[in-house]
Amino acid sequence: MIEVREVTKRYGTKTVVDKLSFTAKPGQVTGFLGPNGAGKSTTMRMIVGLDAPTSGDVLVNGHSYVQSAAPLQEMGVLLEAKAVHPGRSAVSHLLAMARTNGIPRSRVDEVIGLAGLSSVAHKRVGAFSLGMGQRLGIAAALLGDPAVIMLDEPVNGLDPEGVLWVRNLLAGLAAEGRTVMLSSHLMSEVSLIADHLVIVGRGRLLADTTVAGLATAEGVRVLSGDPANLRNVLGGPGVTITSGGPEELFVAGRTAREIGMAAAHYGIPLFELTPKTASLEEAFMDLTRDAVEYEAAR
Ligand SMILES: Nc1ncnc2c1ncn2[C@@H]1O[C@H](COP(=O)(O)OP(=O)(O)OP(=O)(O)O)[C@@H](O)[C@H]1O
Repeated sequence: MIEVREVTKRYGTKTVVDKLSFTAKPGQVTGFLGPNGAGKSTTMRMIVGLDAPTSGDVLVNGHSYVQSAAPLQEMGVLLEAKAVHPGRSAVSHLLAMARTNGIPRSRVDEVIGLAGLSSVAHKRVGAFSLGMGQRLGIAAALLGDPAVIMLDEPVNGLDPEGVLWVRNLLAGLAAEGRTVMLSSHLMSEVSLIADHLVIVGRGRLLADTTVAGLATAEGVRVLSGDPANLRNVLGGPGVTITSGGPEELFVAGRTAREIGMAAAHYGIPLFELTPKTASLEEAFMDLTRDAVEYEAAR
């Protein structure tokens, strides 16, 4: 479990993270989402203990991560632009990490297999593509078989097959009861991977929701042979009906099923019944628009 409680981070007079609170729970994949500069990396650095909050608390499994006796076994971390010696092979890099953390050699071979790096395990890391580097970073995060995994932009640079691989891997880890958190600035990527969404802009919490919750239904487009009658039948508290054309109604506050049942009951002909939802991308853009404008104006 990762708990961020009322965390604020200031650099000089600039507030980069602003009273941010959220929890990444075991058994689910939490997507940490926000436009560039929203404060995601800063928050993750505070979770790891590389930066100290100006105020507030960050807890990993109920305590501060820097006090962890076995850090790799407690939380696996991939931070952006992680430095790996370019002359080393993937195996020697992971072996060095394993040796200094009391992790057996057999686990190195295991994570290399898990990350799909077996064929390049002895190649110089300096010759790795961005995607292979990301796979190595994820392998390193899994080395200690941790109950908590936190990855900053893990699908950055991966091709669609790589994105699918990350998705299946993280879903599997969450299904085992682990806490999985990943950041991204792309809704399209995160919505494929995460169940739980924490959305930030300008360091503030904008939404703590689920993918389904964000894709809220906006209404139902109805084409009918008798729109006036249908309007009377469907009206009621919490229902808004607007007319789009001679046969067209747009109904908010009733499901397509309710509209279909009511129309059948009163013998009103329907030609079309189309639920309209805002796309996740649109919902994300709406939520973060102010934050992005602020970034662009600086
Ligand atoms: N050490 C620092 N000193 C001053 N400002 C900093 C420092 N580190 C980060 N910032 C500023 O904090 C803001 C948030 O940066 P951060 O890297 O956390 O955002 P992010 O959401 O991870 O963005 P990205 O998706 O671009 O990585 C940015 O405006 C950045 O310039």
